[in-house]
Amino acid sequence: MTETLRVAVIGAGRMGTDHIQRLSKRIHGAEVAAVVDVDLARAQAAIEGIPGAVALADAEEALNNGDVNAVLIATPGFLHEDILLKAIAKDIPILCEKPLTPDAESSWKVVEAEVALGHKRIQVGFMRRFDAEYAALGSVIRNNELGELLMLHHQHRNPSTPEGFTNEMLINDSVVHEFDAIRFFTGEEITSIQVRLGKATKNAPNGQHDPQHVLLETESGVLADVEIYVNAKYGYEVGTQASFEEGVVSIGGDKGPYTRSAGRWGGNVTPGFEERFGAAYDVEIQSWVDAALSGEIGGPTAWDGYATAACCEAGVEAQKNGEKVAVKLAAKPDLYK
Ligand SMILES: NC(=O)c1ccc[n+]([C@@H]2O[C@H](COP(=O)([O-])OP(=O)(O)OC[C@H]3O[C@@H](n4cnc5c(N)ncnc54)[C@H](O)[C@@H]3O)[C@@H](O)[C@H]2O)c1
Ligand SMILES: O[C@H]1[C@H](O)[C@@H](O)[C@H](O)[C@@H](O)[C@H]1O
Repeated sequence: MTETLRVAVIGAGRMGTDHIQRLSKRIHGAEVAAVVDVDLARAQAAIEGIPGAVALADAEEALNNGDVNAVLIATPGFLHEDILLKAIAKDIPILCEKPLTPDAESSWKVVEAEVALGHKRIQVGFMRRFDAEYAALGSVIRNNELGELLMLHHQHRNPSTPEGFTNEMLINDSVVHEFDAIRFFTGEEITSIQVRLGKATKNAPNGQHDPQHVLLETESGVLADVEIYVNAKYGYEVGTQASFEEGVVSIGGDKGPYTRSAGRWGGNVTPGFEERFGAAYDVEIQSWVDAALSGEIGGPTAWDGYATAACCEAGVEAQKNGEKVAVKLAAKPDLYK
């Protein structure tokens, strides 16, 4: 059995760099063996101070490196499919940042490749499942503590968007988290999606309509809505309010400390996802490493990646026509049942 995961991190941008720090400083049982970025200078900067790590410009070279026995993919979503298929062929543990891929067809190819391999190798980076508050709400739902879950209200607000963030990416890159969260909370597939475009902020870059209101239904008729607002300026906020037969549960509000001083009271707004979900990323990556070291894979699967990609596809269509669009899913392979 492998004693240490020697991880190749593909993509040394905002998220890849954060995961490299986590793998080399806080995660037990794993080391960074290689960092790959088309911008080699970025890869070189990212391995500084990490003994034994090499910087490369080509993902395939890292996968063929005998010192590498696992891969963490943190390139932009449209590049995931190619690296995933090559990593599956190597039969090594894979942590793929969300989205698995941006559309259902390419995600299905990844599912098919894993099914052909005969065992699971991919964990998708839906880190919210590892957040303490998400876990707590999930257990209220699963244990039926407040009766049946009836509705979910989500807010997903980012301070601003990086260059090149398209209108479709409000769905593919951001609401994809809520697609997974709603499936995680309800244990059901999402059946339909509608997107309403109302009054828009002047702060959105050209081509983006921001905010958007996404309305969803699940198999048993749970209704959910998402306010996606990615140029909200004031800070980062991800919240959910769940309505049950016997009560309401809210998660994701502002965290302390609450200070009163010099004639003022208040606290600080969370600036970004690193601060809001830092602990969840640590738990996510540690559980990937722990499972991989015992020859297993846990957490969100390639099926979850595919199902959320199918939601994204329906969501992007709904963005264009304003209609309620049905989510089309292939039959679930036995590997994921
Ligand atoms: N889970 C989360 O909360 C979260 C947060 C942010 C980003 N993400 C995801 O992480 C991924 C990366 O996002 P990011 O914000 O770090 O992007 P980024 O643009 O900051 O970084 C991407 C990096 O990949 C590199 N790259 C591009 N093509 C490459 C190739 N062919 N081979 C190797 N490297 C290549 C780029 O040079 C860049 O350094 C995306 O899938 C994104 O959706 C997830
Ligand atoms: O890639 C990021 C990341 O996934 C964040 O968690 C999310 O809040 C952003 O909207 C998205 O653009």
